[in-house]
Amino acid sequence: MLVSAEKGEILIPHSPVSSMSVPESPQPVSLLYTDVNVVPEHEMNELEKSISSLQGEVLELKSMLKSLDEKRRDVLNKIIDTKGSIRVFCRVRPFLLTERRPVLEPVSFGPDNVVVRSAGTRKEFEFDKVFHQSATQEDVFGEVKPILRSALDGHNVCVLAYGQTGTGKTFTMDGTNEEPGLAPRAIEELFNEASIDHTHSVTFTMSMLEIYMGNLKDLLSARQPLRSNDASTKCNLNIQVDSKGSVEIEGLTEVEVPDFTKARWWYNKGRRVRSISWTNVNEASSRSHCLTRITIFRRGDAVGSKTEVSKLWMIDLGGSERLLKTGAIGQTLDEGRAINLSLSALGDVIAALRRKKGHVPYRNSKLTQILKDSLGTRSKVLMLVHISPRDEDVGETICSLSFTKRARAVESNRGLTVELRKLREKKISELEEEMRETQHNCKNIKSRLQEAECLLSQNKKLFWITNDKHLEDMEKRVVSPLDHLKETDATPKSSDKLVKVSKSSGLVPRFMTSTVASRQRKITSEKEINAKAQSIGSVTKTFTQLSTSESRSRGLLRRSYTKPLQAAANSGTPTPETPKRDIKDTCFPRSKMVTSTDPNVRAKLCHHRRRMSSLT
Ligand SMILES: Nc1ncnc2c1ncn2[C@@H]1O[C@H](COP(=O)(O)OP(=O)(O)OP(=O)(O)O)[C@@H](O)[C@H]1O
Repeated sequence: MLVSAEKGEILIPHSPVSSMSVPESPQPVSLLYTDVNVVPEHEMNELEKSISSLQGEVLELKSMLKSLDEKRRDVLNKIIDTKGSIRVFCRVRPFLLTERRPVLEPVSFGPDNVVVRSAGTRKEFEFDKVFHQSATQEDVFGEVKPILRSALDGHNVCVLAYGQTGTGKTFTMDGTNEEPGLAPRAIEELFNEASIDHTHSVTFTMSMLEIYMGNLKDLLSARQPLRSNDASTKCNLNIQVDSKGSVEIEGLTEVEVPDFTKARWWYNKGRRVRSISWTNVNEASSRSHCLTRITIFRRGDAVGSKTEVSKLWMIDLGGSERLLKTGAIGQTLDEGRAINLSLSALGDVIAALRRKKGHVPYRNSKLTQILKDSLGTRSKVLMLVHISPRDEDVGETICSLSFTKRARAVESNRGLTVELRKLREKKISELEEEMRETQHNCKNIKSRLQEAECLLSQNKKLFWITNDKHLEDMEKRVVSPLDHLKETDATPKSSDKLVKVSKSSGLVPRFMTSTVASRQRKITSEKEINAKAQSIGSVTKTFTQLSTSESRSRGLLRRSYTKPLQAAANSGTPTPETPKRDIKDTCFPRSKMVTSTDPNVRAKLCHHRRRMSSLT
């Protein structure tokens, strides 16, 4: 867009400014070039006009994107509701190396059903989806992804791993380093989605807790007790419900997570604390429910937009053993009872919600009290029931499958006639088609928006370079840009802060927390600042030379501006001479004022600039 002639002159492109019709895919722009030192007044006016027309275009595209995003939200919500806002998947664990594989396997399965044969009986269970033994972590995550989009759209979402001990609940939720599970993948996906959201600013916080024998334990607390069953750690968290029905856990640590790396770090910390507490309490398996909560704060970019808050719960439930079978006594028996009581309370709540019964018995356990606002009508629930393929576990397998059958009873296909089932499937496929179309349109508008924003910023920079008035403004405004550098460096890493959400604790207001987009802007601006800091020295030199001779300074000024501009224009990328800098970095009167501490030099520069302007 900007090219310098061989002589080293600043040139202005006469770019054809598009009206409201931005082409669907980026088009090469044909350009004419002009020496800015002789830019006629009418061309400057055209540049101004083009800037204001592009500003209008950007606004219009943003508003189109907003309405398309609302449509996408609406369609996704309809799809999820038609499929069922409580969905139940089943995952069958593969045989472990140490396990004997029976000749006649008791469990067989199709894409959406499981058949269990035991003592001459045959029982069939239907699911929204069955993951076979060969299913990968990626396969499971693929089915969970749409519900995460729902969480970003403002719905509370709950993903629960249920099943007998040793069937793979922790494997599905946490996974391993080589095969990460649902939780780390979901967190990463949230950050990815947030970074490409052009109409909203999104921030996340994280909390983790454990429910052991009816007591809540904060897994991210800075002070962890040596022994998990210390009296001080028991029930120190209170469950509160506000007037809008939103549940909060008073005293629970909530950490701000600015990026995926930090979120993963906190998640691993919580998991470590949980495993230490298991070892202290029970050598064998998880005797507690582990809950991870990601709170999503989403605010529209328009002035006066409200912040929407939603929660994503990812829960690894305690093993659902039959106590008589395990022959448990003492503490193990108590732990088993506590787990079974809360699981049965969870089953009652889900069943009541599915039957759309007036009274939902949330108060019967700590687990259901905590999840009260995330298991309700506006929420989306995904339960993953895990089963073992072994002969010895058939009884437990039937118990687990029967538990989830209650949850599926109402919305499952089985209760529908063939005709209704076909209608439902037709509606889902129509909605999915509408969704694809909306997503395609969103993508097109996003690329048009990017293109218009890029052109706008280039035109603004050009106007800025060629308009002497702006240089005068800068002179008044800039005191010490180094202050800006210091400020950026001194900003504490928000991720290192611990934020307590308990009503009694000191709160950092939400509007003060950085968003994913603002953090990305910050990283870009830090890079720019570094590049600018490097260029300060050379610019000072240039301007000291400028003060010595007017004719010589004109050449210097042209060269200092036009070289990188020319390269950027030719390649569309930063030049080798100006690594990490884009076109806007070449316009740095701020920096040049920094180093001219000598008032004489400053006076000369101002004087020189006035004389320059009188030449144009
Ligand atoms: N899909 C799978 N693929 C490979 N290995 C698996 C799978 N599911 C579970 N496993 C393995 O089975 C073992 C038990 O799994 P895991 O600890 O996740 O069970 P769990 O249900 O969480 O048990 P607990 O209730 O005791 O915590 C682990 O060694 C795990 O690696």
